[in-house]
Amino acid sequence: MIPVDVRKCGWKLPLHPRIRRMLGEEIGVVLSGATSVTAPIAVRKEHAPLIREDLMVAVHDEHLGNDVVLIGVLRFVTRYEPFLRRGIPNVYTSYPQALTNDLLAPFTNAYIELYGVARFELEDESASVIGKIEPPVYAPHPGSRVYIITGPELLDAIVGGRGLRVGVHPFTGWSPPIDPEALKMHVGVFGATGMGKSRLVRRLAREASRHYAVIIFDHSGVDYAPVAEKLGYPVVPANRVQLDVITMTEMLAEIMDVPSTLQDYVLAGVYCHDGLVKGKFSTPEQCLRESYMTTRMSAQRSRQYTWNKEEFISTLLLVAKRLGARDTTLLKLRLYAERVPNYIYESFGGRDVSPREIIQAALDHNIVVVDLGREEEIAAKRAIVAQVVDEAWKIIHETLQPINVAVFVDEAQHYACEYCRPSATRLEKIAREGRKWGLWLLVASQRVSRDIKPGIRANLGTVFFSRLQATGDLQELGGYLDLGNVTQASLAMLDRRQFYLAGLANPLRKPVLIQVEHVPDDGF
Ligand SMILES: Nc1ncnc2c1ncn2[C@@H]1O[C@H](COP(=O)(O)OP(=O)(O)OP(=O)(O)O)[C@@H](O)[C@H]1O
Repeated sequence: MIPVDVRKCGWKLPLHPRIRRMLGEEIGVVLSGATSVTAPIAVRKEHAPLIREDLMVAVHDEHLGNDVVLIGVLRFVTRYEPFLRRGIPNVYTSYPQALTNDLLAPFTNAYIELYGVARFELEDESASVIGKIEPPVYAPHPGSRVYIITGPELLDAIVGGRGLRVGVHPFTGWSPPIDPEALKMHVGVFGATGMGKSRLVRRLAREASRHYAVIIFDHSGVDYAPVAEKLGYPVVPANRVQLDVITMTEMLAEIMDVPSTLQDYVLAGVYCHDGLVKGKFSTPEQCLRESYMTTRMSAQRSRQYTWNKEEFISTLLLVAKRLGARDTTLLKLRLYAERVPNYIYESFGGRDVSPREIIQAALDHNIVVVDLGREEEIAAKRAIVAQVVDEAWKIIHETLQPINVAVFVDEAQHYACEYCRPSATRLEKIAREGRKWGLWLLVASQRVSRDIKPGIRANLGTVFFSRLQATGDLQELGGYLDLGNVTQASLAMLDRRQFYLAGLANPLRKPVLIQVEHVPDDGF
């Protein structure tokens, strides 16, 4: 132990050997101009070729003692040469053959983005090293030594070992433990096509399912449903999920392109026809008589009704006539209703899975996939997402208990965009209010601003991002996350499967580059 007064006297001690052993080579020194968030460094010549962005480093400032290092990440690696300077003519552009290595004096500078102060307990020589990380509050003195971190030991010692794992920092092998509690503050996964979002989402589903019931909405039915089926998780074909009357009406009204003045007739037609099909009413007349009162659930069926074009049109016209529609209005309604292909009407039948059953399946089996690829119409896909979310809220209101359910939406541009009604408003409600009820959201998409409505994206506590499709998106993310000086140039260097992990679930809080673990074609 170092007596405090010795430190105060200005004695400086070399780094404690137990910490030194956890570090790699000394690669350089801190230059003038460091602050508590960034420190310029000069890199030793022999290490310069290997220096690159996202390496993790430790800075030992002797003024802080021998049991403290500052942890950071290299950024803005820059090569210099005193003679070959931009804007100054030199003879070697015309005679490059004269340029030999003896004539050059290259050197490398970089910035360390400081992530925190690591403090260690070293008194008990027999115990393993443990430490803790605190916010970066010290600006390192010029001349402080910089060491590269090459293994996971030091980082494991300061952030502890518990948490979910999805990948490792490629240069240290450290797997940042993801705090499952922080996932409740919602998660975004963003990256250009082919970077590995879906695989990452699968791995996150597997990890999250240890703590939450996960409902995955599979937009195309290709990325999750076949794998889930193979592994024995329940997969619900979306064309078997019950739709409510409002959803069916909105779908039909949209495909018919019917004027708003006629939409009430369509609503009444759908309401009554659905009641006839389900046996709530025996005739359209009975439906109209009883629709404003409590319906008798098991009225005798006089005949078997089904969902098909002709039967629906006859109900629609009967109901509209009883409601006082004129002959020309009836003609219009028939023509609009005929615009809708028969398979749409047919798709309203045979739906036997309720949204509550989907949630129950997730609670029983940890993961359930809703195969939205089995639903033709985007309006129906969105409605199904909305209905399942509504049902989750209903359960919360009934029990007043946290539900611990995660809603995963890949291809979120179809469900979470500004105009994606009704799903986007329901997903936004989760993003705003779900946290305290253990109802949380994961959205994955290629773009941020265009694909995800502001009320959702601004509430994402944790974001995995890779190379981004739209240039403005990095700036957008920087509006609500500490991006630790990750730039477009940093993103351009990323390979498939490489993502930055930023936000609350990251124990360092600032972006850490991770290489996502291998996720097999047929696994989560
Ligand atoms: N973690 C991983 N493990 C194994 N293979 C991976 C991993 N990540 C990506 N791949 C490979 O990259 C391919 C593309 O990955 P994925 O489908 O996850 O990308 P994506 O970002 O979701 O693309 P898109 O936006 O087009 O759906 C996969 O088919 C797989 O071959």
